[in-house]
Amino acid sequence: MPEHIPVDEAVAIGIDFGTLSGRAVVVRVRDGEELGDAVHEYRHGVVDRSLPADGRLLPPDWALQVPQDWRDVLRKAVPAALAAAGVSADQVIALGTDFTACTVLPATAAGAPLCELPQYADRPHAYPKLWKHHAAQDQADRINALAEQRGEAWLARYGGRISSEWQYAKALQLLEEDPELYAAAERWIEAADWIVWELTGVESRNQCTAGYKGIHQPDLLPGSGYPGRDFLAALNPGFADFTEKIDFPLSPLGGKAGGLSPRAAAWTGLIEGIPVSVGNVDAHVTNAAARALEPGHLLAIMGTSTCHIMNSDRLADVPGMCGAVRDGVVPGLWGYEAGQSGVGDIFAWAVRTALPEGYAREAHERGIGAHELLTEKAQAQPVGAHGLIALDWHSGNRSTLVDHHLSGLIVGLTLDTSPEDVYRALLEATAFGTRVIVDAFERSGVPVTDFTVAGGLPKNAFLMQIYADVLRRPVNVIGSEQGGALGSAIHAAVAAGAYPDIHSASAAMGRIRRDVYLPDPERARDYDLLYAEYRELHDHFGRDRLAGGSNVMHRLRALRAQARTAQAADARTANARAANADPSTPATSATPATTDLPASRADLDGVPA
Ligand SMILES: Nc1ncnc2c1ncn2[C@@H]1O[C@H](COP(=O)(O)OP(=O)(O)O)[C@@H](O)[C@H]1O
Ligand SMILES: O=C(CO)[C@H](O)[C@H](O)COP(=O)(O)O
Repeated sequence: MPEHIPVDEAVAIGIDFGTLSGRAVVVRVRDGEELGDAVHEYRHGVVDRSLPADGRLLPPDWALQVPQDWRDVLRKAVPAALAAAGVSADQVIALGTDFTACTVLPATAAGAPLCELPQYADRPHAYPKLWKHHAAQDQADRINALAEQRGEAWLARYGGRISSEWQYAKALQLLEEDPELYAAAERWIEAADWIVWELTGVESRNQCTAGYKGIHQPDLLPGSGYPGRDFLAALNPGFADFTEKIDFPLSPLGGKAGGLSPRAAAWTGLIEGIPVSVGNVDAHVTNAAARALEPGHLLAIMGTSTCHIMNSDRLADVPGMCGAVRDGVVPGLWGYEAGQSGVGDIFAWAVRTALPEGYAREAHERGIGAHELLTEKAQAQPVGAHGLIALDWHSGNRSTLVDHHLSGLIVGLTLDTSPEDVYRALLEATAFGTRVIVDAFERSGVPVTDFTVAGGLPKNAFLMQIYADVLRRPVNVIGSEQGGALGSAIHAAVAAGAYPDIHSASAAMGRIRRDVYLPDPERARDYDLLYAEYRELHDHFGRDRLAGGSNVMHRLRALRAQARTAQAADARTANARAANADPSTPATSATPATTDLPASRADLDGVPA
């Protein structure tokens, strides 16, 4: 830590790059006090309908982002946070970042995103693929099938299935749908590492994304630590050298990646050369902020999605986990990750699609949000009174089924069912989904001793009480509304040498409120009954396809892909006809992309209903 800054005045900045916005927080290094913050909403948000460059439609399940939106966070949110905190740039001892993951992009060896090269701006595959890009499920299925067939030891570290959200599935999709761009991509890099490259001018790779999203398991995979050339070639001969695009020395979490470059100093208003910590993931970095680093302390970071992150001194193969990675959260422990791809997203879907006009008016008149109104109405009823069970798979299932071709379900609808009934059933479904994950840990010999929540959803007290009742456990709450950014500031403080390690920095700067919600025995008993019903539906639609269950969700998705592909082809033909008839007619923005995906026949054929 620089000696010229009095210890009480030293601050670190943490920047949390989320799904829709980036948030910078100025944090006092001595005690973690948050002095000021600012948010910058991404101009393009999630690009999931049409490409910004030319308006071409994207196929279903795509989710892209625009790197300039991330740079704008540095340019706008950092100076605004400094101003809000009332501190000057020379008090800032270090900067740390965290990012959604696996959010990954093709880049040149100099770090230029391919989508920023004019010749590739109209190619969907040139853009960063956001974590919730779910269009590489076919590739993920093939990776899993091959790994299983070859008895690859690393597969069990990922719960027996890697997700279509991860680096390999997304890269294989790039190769197979746009081979020219794949060849042009000298780097396949997580946004978590790319932003650090932008900040420092130094290329680095962090151990967290490499392990969880990049299948880096050095004790199982000799050499680079990544799956070997023969495995990659068996997936697709053109994929044999994929490792060259990702293999780079890994840096430990809490380490210094480099000093702030002159260019980034000009963007942010900070002083050139201050330490920038190694990249990290929004979920994993939050454990430090919540003082949830000790073995068995599970942190659920609940927002658009939920990530469950827990350290353990034990290594076990937990079915359906996202990954177990040595040093993946803090050096010296095994870090486990599990998750639910849709949580807040599902509640948002309910508000978007099932809020009657009268409810919207009431919320408006009372000056409250739709979530608050639906929550208030939903909490008036006893457990089970809505007669519903929902499955929380609107965005697929990341753990424990690891299948993004699954979809949501609500059973028990009647003509009496109200919007708040549906909303409550969805809240409960996400709690049941978390219970499946906690049960999987415990059954595999990885005890869960503490359960803490962070993220944007703990503000919903009723939701938190449902979690306490369904899990039959006390729920602790992080003492910060910006856990990711606080966690990043904690890592920055370590990188600057203000603390010897992440544990001591977390103890001094992190915050937790213990036992905020306690389970109610009666409600917990009633929820056990609903959970049993949830498990039955879960296994029927998600697990037991080959043992009497139903594959209907896969078949519906395949039919949807076929229908949309046909619709896109019709639109192309109509557009071409119009252009031939009148050569001055411009191509409309409804002209579909060249990336229309073929429907997967495998999803339609040969699987019992
Ligand atoms: N009171 C509420 N109750 C339940 N869900 C909410 C409430 N307010 C917002 N949400 C949901 O929370 C999500 C945003 O969570 P947040 O943690 O702020 O964002 P992110 O995960 O992108 O960082 C949205 O999907 C929104 O639908
Ligand atoms: O999988 C992740 C981390 O491993 C994603 O970053 C996460 O699910 C997205 O986070 P959020 O819901 O907060 O936007």
